[in-house]
This record gives sequence, structure tokens and C-alpha cells, in this order.
Amino acid sequence: MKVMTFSHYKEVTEEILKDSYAIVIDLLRATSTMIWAISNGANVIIPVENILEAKLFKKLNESVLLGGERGGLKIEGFDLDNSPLSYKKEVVFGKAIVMTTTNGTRALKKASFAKRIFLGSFINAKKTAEYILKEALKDDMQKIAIVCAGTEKKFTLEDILCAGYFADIFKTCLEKIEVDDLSLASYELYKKFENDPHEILKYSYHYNHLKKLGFEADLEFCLKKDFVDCVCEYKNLVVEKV
Ligand SMILES: O=C(O)[C@H](CS(=O)(=O)O)OP(=O)(O)O
Ligand SMILES: [Mg+2]
Repeated sequence: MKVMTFSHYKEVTEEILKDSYAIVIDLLRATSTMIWAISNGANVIIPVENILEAKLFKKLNESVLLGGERGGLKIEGFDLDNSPLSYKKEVVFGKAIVMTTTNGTRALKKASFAKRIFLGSFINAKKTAEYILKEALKDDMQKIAIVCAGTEKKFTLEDILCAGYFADIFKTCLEKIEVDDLSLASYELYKKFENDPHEILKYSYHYNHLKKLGFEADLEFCLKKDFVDCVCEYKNLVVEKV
């Protein structure tokens, strides 16, 4: 099995992804938020690239919830922001949620060239990695691409740390694994800070941006590992539980 990591979704192309399974990671916060929403019983999440598109969905169907952010904050006229903690069971259960965020929803669209696309986060990494390996074996799939969303068109540290955790799980589960240089680097970095990722992230850009906006609780939430059991897949333009 070959594991490749991409520091930003803009790096991936059809050529790179066509024979692979992809894991899209936007740890802070889009993929963590979507996974939590699905885990709390949301039926489906529809990622869209812009606000207008999202509002059109609501016009066509009043019952959908609109979620997401611009500049990290809730969009005017939307029901929910991009904080996982807003996606409580009593709010999202049985709902369809249309989401637009700066990085994560775009990364999912770009990863669509892959044969199957999964959402990754610390909160459900183990279950997701194990499911992917099981399916890859059945499907004779030899390539896994970890696609980091990045922040504001650049590499972002939190996604790479989470990519390193996936590499760690794959390494533990597989006898033979080939990793590219970024998978190796993210694995080594993750191992150094696996007991407390805050230790390194407290010096990073996006972590501090969210902290300044008052989202400390989100940082705590998104950096906790494996308390969520559900695996989420992006398929036919929507995110659902597998
Ligand atoms: O809400 C977030 O965490 C970010 C916002 S920002 O673009 O970094 O201001 O969006 P996401 O798409 O979840 O990275
Ligand atoms: Mg992000």
C-alpha cells in the first residue's frame, strides 16, 4: 500500500487521484464539524462552494439548515456557523445541512477525482483508517491519498499533524507500507507531539486565529482522538455515514 500526503488540496489532480482512495482533512474545522454533525444524526451534508448556492437550496427547501463560515464566523442569514459544538443532536438530527466554508468544502470538491473520498479528523481517525483499509483490500486499491485542506491557500500545521496520525495508524495496521516524504514528515511530527498536539499548534497560524475569535473549545474538541465511531464518505456530491 502506498500512502501519499498533499499539503494543500490545490496540489491534487485527476492524474494523481484517479486510482486512489482519498482522505480529506480539514481538522479546523470543516471535516471535524461535518463528522460530528453526521454522528449526531444529520441525514446528509451538502458541501457547496459559495453562499448564493447555499441560499438557493434553502429557497427550494425551507427545512434544510445552512451552515458554514466566512472569516471563521457565521454567515448572515445562515442557521449555523462552522463550530462543531453548534451541531448538537437536538439541532441536526434528521436534517439535511448545506455547508460552505473557506477551505474544507472546496477541498472535498477537489478530491472528487478519487475513487472514494472519506472525511478525516482526529475525532474519528481510527475507525476511518480501519474502514478504508478493509475496503481497499476488497477493492484491490493500492493507493491512499491524504489531502489536507490548508488554510487561506497555504499549508496548515493542524491538517499535517492529523495526516501524521493517519500514517501512524496505517503503519500499525499494515505489514508493507510505502510512504512519500510528506507522509513520513507528518508521521514524525505527529509522533513528537502525539500526547499533546497543543504543544506545537499553539505556535501555529490558524489555531491562534480561531483562539482570537473565541473558539478555544473547538480547538480542544477537534484535537481529541477517536471518540466518534462513524465513518463519513463524500459520494454523489453529499457527505453521508457509510
Ligand atoms: O472556520 C474555520 O475553521 C475555517 C475558517 S478560515 O477560513 O480559516 O477563517 O474554515 P475551514 O474551511 O473549516 O478551514
Ligand atoms: Mg481549516
